[in-house]
Amino acid sequence: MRIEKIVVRKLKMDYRFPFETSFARTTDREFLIIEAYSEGLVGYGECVVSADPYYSEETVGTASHIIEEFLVPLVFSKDQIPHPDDINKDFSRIRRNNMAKSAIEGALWDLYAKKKNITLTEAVGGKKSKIEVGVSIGIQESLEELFAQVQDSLDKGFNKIKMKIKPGKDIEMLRAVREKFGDIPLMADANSAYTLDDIDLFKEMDSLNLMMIEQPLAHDDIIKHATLQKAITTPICLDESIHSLEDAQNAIELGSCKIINIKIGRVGGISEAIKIHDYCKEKNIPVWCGGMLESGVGRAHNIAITTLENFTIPGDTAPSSRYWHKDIITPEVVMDEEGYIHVPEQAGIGFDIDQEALDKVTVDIKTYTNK
Ligand SMILES: O=C(O)CCC(=O)c1ccccc1C(=O)O
Ligand SMILES: [Mg+2]
Repeated sequence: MRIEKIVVRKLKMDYRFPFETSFARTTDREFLIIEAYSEGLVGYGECVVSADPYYSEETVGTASHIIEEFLVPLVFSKDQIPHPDDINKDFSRIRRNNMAKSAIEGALWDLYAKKKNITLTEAVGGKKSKIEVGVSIGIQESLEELFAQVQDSLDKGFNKIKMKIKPGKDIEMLRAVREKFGDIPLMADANSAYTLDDIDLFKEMDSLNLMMIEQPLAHDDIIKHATLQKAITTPICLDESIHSLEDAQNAIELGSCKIINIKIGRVGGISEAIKIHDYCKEKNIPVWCGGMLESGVGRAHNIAITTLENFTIPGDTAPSSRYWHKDIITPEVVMDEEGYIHVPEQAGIGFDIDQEALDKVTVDIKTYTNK
């Protein structure tokens, strides 16, 4: 395919509820939506950055810069892009900036699937017709609010409950939830809020029978996670530390984790996500799809990769209504009472863009034309 035009939209959308992690509390999200045009078709990608560099070093500003100055010119320099994997190779010359790369690559994956008139699920080689869904619950002010959130999530049918934790709001809250709700599929996500000095706390958590603990130590560490994993029985799942297949290989070789959270944006796109999935499958390391509080566009990409067979643990791919008053796709992503999302059957990402809803939340548009 030859890309004729790329449109970069900056969006601002309010969450239905504030979302608190160990690194920030957010009430809205600024991010980018990419449109890639070729022969009358449009492919959509989402750049899962935030306004601030707290989860990763990338922001709306850095991603816009990298896209405008480097990625768009690179895409336009290609007369033909036979497959999205090819652009992944071309982008590898540019170091890091994975969320920026992934946004463009994702739009090309959608376009590629639409050109072949197949679903994105088929394009990535996925087989499932429905995927199991979990929920990520932010840090709550009180136990009562936390209990209410957990109860509501169980009532809705979510198949995994992930609780965000931070120092001072961790073991007691986890224990209280375990005692009140019994044997539910429960895990914790620390977003790098701890160090090896907290090793006794994690040993104590072993008694809670958590499915896993996500990213307990530094965002750029895999060595100390190996030390911690040797000292505890609860599986460690890495999120922030994994940016590539090579990171996944190193972490698994070192014994730094027993599970990996794959986020398309964090690893630089769907092509890299598939490579990590395949390697983990070979090594018997289960994976699941993480979330970045995406709009429907990013959510649709997440649904597609979750259909790959080694995504055996429910992902953070909750339905649109968990996050938004009104999503930018139609229909919105919905979940059934058993906590499954049914994989769409329409070509590409499988959802239409709700143009009116998209325009309403667009705060800036830049158009690049391939001359
Ligand atoms: O519901 C979601 O999209 C997942 C929410 C979540 O846990 C998260 C949201 C923003 C940044 C990092 C994380 C994380 O997985 O660590
Ligand atoms: Mg996480």
